[in-house]
Amino acid sequence: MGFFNFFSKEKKETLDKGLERTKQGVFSKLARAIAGKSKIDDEILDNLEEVFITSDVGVETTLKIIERIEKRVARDKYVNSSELNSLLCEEITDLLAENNNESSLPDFTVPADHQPHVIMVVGVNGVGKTTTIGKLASQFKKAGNKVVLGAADTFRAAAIEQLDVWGERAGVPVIKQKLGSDPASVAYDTLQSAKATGANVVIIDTAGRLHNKKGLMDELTKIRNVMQKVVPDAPHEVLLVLDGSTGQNAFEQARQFVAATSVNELAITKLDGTAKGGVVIGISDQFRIPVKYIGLGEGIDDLQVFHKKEFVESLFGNAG
Ligand SMILES: Nc1nc2c(ncn2[C@@H]2O[C@H](COP(=O)(O)OP(=O)(O)OP(=O)(O)O)[C@@H](O)[C@H]2O)c(=O)[nH]1
Repeated sequence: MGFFNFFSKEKKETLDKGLERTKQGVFSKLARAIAGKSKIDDEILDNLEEVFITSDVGVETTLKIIERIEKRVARDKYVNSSELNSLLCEEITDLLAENNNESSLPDFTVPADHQPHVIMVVGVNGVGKTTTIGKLASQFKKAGNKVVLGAADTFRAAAIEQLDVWGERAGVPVIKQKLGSDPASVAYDTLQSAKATGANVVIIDTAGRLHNKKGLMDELTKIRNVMQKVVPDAPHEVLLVLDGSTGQNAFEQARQFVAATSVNELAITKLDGTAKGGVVIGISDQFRIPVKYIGLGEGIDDLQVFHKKEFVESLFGNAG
């Protein structure tokens, strides 16, 4: 955790509450798998493997975790369950650290030389994209930034309306055009508006149609190219939003978007309503893309910057 990213008691409570179902539903299996065991043997390793695979961590990542444990602890060595729990905590945190270098900037701040800092948000409909943009807008604003949103999902009227509602809620302007207009043109207008008004954070919503990969790729490429006419190094972040409650489906969506555009960070939403929170570990590891945000509820403050250590500790009941 960066020096400035003090993890407050409130944030910890939101995290613990949001991850409760994952913890109860699935990670409690872990407690059962290791309860009463006193050494690392084949049986316990098989049990652990099953627990992680059924927790939506994914097969490949599960095997990596098991391998790490095997390397750390000599076979048949005496280990009590709390030691094993701490070991898992450490190894999973280390695994996440391979892809999640946390920023040294305080949460919801952006580099001062990005004028403005541009975040392009991608993801299929229904995953919580608009909600995530609204939450981001609110928290960036609260952190002292001047924010503007761009409604470049011009394909559906509801998308523009919803973004408007969230813009109002967050108290930030939304740049939009009429339904069916060119998304790249909306993105261009949004960046121009940010420059004219001195906004330093721009968040662009995009359409999430996956039925046609080439169409999606072309649209996102066009938006990028047009934005670069206003801000040459835009977008600074391409944030893919995934619905954590869809488990393995989220892996598939990530695969498709990564093939269509250069995604450089992930937001995993709806972790509060699901026992499938293990996807955060698996997706981060499989795609080697950092998880930047996690969604823990429908409220405007229920989005957190992902801090790996706190996340793992919350899942394993502070055993680290
Ligand atoms: N429980 C919970 N619900 C969430 C979270 N994020 C989003 N939602 C809900 O998920 C639903 C879909 O969210 P939207 O933001 O409308 O999804 P979208 O991807 O923008 O979808 P479209 O607007 O249809 O493109 C809404 O009912 C949100 O309240 C979360 O972290 N937790």
